[in-house]
Amino acid sequence: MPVIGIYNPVCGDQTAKSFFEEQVFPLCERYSISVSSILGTERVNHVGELVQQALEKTPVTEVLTIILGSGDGTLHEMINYLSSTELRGRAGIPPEIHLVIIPCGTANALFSSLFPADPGESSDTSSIEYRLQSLRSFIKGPDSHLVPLTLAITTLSSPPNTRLRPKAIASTVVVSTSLHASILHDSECLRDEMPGIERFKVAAEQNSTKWYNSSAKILPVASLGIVQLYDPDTKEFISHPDADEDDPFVDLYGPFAYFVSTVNVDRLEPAFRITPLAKDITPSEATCDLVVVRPFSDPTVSMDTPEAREIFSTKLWDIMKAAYENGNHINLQYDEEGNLTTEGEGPLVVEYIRCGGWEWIPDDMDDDAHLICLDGAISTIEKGGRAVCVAATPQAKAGFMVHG
Ligand SMILES: Nc1ncnc2c1ncn2[C@@H]1O[C@H](COP(=O)(O)OP(=O)(O)OP(=O)(O)O)[C@@H](O)[C@H]1O
Repeated sequence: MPVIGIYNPVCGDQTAKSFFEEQVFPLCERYSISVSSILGTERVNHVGELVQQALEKTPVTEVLTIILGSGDGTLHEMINYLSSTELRGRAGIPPEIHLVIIPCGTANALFSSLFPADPGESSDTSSIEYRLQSLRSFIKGPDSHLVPLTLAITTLSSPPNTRLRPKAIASTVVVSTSLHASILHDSECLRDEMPGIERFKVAAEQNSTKWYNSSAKILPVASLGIVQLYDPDTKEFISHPDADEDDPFVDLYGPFAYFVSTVNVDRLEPAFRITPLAKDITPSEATCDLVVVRPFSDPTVSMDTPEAREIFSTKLWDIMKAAYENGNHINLQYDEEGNLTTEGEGPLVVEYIRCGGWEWIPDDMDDDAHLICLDGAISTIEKGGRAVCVAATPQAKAGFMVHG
């Protein structure tokens, strides 16, 4: 079974190369794992070219294992490059790729979800042993502890009259709009100044009073035929009260403050547990876990005014803080005065939805609502266009499996 190593030398704090030289390859040598090539990415999209070359040399019956030193963005690029590339010599047979992840990026959402640091202890996510866990799992059993990756396929459509072909993009971590997309959009400009996750906090402050005008249609979980909503009272998913068997779709109307959908992960940073139920109530099939905050759910908000946005921004900040407290934001409710509480029977602060996918139709007049984040990369939905995101079940003996 061929094994190759690829690292992105510029991701995160730019130490992937030295970490591979000093830790990853010596460990491989110690366990007699033969790594046929070790390559650094030289430019955007290069990772896809490198994997393509390796796959074209791999017999169709064999699995290619890649030791990947990067953040989530490099994996995203690899998957999308391969899905739009025809591989020579495989007669259309899709490859099976096993990934050993060495977290070298900024947020490392996929790795930190697979290997959550214990919140009770002061575990150091930068320690050598923490970062070698996926490799250790591979060394222990090359065919065990393999986690198949669900893909979220997002189709960006232009307005119907343009007759342009829609663009499909696969994600393995997050697809978002609203505040999260604005944060990722603005934080990219801060990358040189702030290589760590602090740049996300600065960008969040810059965008904290924005609301996003759009509507969304939520698609049912395929096997159940319903959309699910988390009920903090019973701590279980229930059938969404706004849908039934005759009309299983749920319409959500804006304005929105927050709209984040994940697959494979329960966190977007080691401590930011935005979709905790992905781990606590594990889905049995490919689904999206969607976290939505809409200001008009707050009983004290009835109009979109600068004052209302200012007051609500403080609450949104508290909601985000609760996500850092082991994902406790999903238990928040409003009391009659619009305060956040975990008691009583007030309206939900966070709508935590499990679904087969969703459609986002931004209001033409709201430029910010047109931003969409796909595993950290930002795209813009065209005016008059929309985005549709659907969770896809991985095929057996094809696709991507991670050593978790
Ligand atoms: N040699 C290179 N020079 C410039 N950019 C590169 C090079 N190699 C890869 N890249 C780009 O680096 C970008 C950042 O990589 P990645 O997303 O993996 O790290 P990150 O953003 O630091 O981490 P995370 O996604 O976990 O927050 C990718 O979009 C990739 O295209």
